[in-house]
Amino acid sequence: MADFDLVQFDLDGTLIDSVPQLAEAINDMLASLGHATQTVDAVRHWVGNGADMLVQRALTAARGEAPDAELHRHARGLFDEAYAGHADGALVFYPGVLDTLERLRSAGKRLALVTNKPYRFVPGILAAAGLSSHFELALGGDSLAEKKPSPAPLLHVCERLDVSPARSLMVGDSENDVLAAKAAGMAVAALTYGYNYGRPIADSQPDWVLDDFAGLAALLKL
Ligand SMILES: O=C(O)COP(=O)(O)O
Ligand SMILES: [Mg+2]
Repeated sequence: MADFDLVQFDLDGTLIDSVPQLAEAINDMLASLGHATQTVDAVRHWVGNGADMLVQRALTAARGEAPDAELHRHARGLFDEAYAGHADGALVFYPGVLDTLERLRSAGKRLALVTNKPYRFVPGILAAAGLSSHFELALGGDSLAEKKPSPAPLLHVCERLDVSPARSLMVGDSENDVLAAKAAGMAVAALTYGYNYGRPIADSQPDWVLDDFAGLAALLKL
């Protein structure tokens, strides 16, 4: 079992179950456009590629066809406005997340966050979650030119924190996390409880498949 100095975490579907808030914002957006609202389960399968793609998938489902660029831009503005009001409401952590993050910190592991969520929402969510000081660096899906599944954000974190990819572990819930980690030359542990378009994350062949977050402690020999 490898040893790691740095652990990079995904946010949605890995640390917090953010789909209820995302679904509220999507449904606010759809309602203001006069469209029928969508179920939380439907929204769960659309999360993973950032807000632009989430809005695109929701509009396409609600309208039966893809939106043009202008409608998409307008809808994205409505979504952002709505999500700003919902993002840090009633956050639900997955079991074991807070304890395990504390154990990692006490053991001297360095922690970072790489989400595809737009960065403007990240500091508020981390503050509401009490996690603001846990991560040395947090990147959103629009922090760099490329988001996961590109390895760019993961490599950027390694470079900024001066830790090699070989000494870094990625922890996520989606094939985007697994693909980004593999392309970055990093090992990856994937949680089965998150969002992966409704498909088993094991299909993406992460190095480890974990059913619960506390399993990370054993993996990291804590
Ligand atoms: O915003 C998304 O689509 C997914 O966010 P995540 O990268 O934290 O899972
Ligand atoms: Mg995720």
